[in-house]
Amino acid sequence: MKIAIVGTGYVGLVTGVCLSEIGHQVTCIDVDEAKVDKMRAGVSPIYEPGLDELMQKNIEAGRLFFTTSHQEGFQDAEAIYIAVGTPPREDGTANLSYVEEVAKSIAAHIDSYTVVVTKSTVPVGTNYRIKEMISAGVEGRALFDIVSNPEFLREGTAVQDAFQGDRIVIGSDNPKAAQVVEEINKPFGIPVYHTDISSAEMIKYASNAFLATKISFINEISALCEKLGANVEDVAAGMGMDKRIGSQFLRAGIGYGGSCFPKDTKALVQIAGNVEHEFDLLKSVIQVNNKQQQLLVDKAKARFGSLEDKTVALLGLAFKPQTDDMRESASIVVSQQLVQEGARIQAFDPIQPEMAAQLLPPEVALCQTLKDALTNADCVFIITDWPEFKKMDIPMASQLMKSPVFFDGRNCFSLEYAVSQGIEYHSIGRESVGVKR
Ligand SMILES: NC(=O)c1ccc[n+]([C@@H]2O[C@H](COP(=O)([O-])OP(=O)(O)OC[C@H]3O[C@@H](n4cnc5c(N)ncnc54)[C@H](O)[C@@H]3O)[C@@H](O)[C@H]2O)c1
Ligand SMILES: O=c1ccn([C@@H]2O[C@H](COP(=O)(O)OP(=O)(O)O[C@H]3O[C@H](CO)[C@@H](O)[C@H](O)[C@H]3O)[C@@H](O)[C@H]2O)c(=O)[nH]1
Repeated sequence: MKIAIVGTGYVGLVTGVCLSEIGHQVTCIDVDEAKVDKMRAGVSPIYEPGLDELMQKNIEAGRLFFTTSHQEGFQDAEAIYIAVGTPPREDGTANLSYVEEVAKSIAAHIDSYTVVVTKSTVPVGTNYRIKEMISAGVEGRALFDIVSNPEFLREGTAVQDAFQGDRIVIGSDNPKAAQVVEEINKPFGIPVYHTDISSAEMIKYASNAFLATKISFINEISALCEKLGANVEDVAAGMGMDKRIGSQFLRAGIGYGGSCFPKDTKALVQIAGNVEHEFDLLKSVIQVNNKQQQLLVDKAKARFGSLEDKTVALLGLAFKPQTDDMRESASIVVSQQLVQEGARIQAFDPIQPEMAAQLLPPEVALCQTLKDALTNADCVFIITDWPEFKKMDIPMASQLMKSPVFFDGRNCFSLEYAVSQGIEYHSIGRESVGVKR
């Protein structure tokens, strides 16, 4: 089938590349010329394992194209996917201006029956707004239908998720359009769940809010574990064995970040507020997460008294491993706090995200290697559980540092291992070990 994808961020590009891999003729459209030039040359503008290879393969096979022109991309497309950003506004509501711009452009350019598929995460009711906007602009030139097809991929495993996701949700008020989207996705062999448009829109927010709730819940339990002498890793393992609870998303840590959970939880609170419902549970989930991001600095202050002139090796800038995305990463909040406390920061991330210099305070020294970050540090802060950090040469690190004091926001090491390496180790939801005072 001939498909156009508007927006080539984490969702649009991965969707476009994977749809071309299963045999569709795909044109990806983005307003960013530099991005489009890169992609035409077979280079992904984002770091996502496995994506470059699939891109190059499908460009060579003549199934994958890139353009900045909506008109060119929409030419003969049977389905147009909307995959542009819906970033948070100051008040937490989703900014729908990019989606609306695309709706107007679709209305201006289509001239035959088209299925418009919304992949972007949009508040309940938005697909009907898109429908109205296209109807108003198309002036009867062409028929079209709207389908809500929310995306559930995770950054870092996005390609794998596209081929092995748990479900494909198709929300539609027209069985014919729903059938087109099911047909497009058939080669993935993933279970399809059909529902109405509003429920599909809500499934996306409810899923992210529920996963965020699991994380804040285990983080609250971790605080109790620290106070009561229990070990949160053991608690989560024991809880997770109950199939009704499930073992995933029970990793205590420095809190959730990224482009989705913080944004979508805040948006759902607003969506609820619009219909006069106080979503108290979700508000607490957000509050717990904000508190969680303060934790490492609080622990370091309690340990050192003051962080004035202390050098901190800040390990991990991305919000999770295997991505270059720093949106809402704990590294941003933590470095702002450390700067405020008068600490010096030597930061390192294996991917060295392009956005780092823009998002972090100017005082942060961005290091090229792990060794540079560790040299002469008074302590380490682990923000992201990159494999490189989990298998770090601790004796080497201890030699480079002024003192081997670790504050681990991701519980990268077992307590036994930390003791065996002779480091002072403060983690989340577990007793501190190796403290020599
Ligand atoms: N990032 C994720 O892991 C993820 C997962 C599931 C759902 N989502 C949702 O998918 C949507 C996209 O997220 P993302 O992270 O891929 O966004 P992104 O910010 O990485 O990418 C958006 C892209 O759209 C382009 N764009 C903006 N306006 C355009 C226009 N008029 N025409 C063409 N291109 C345009 C931008 O240049 C940018 O490249 C959001 O609603 C998000 O909530 C994201
Ligand atoms: O047990 C856990 C699991 C995750 N996290 C943190 O939660 C955040 C989000 O992680 P993850 O869900 O793996 O990454 P995302 O790429 O943000 O994916 C989420 O957000 C996407 C955008 O909506 C959805 O499509 C996905 O289904 C949903 O998992 C990260 O900061 C993780 O470190 C924890 O702290 N503990």
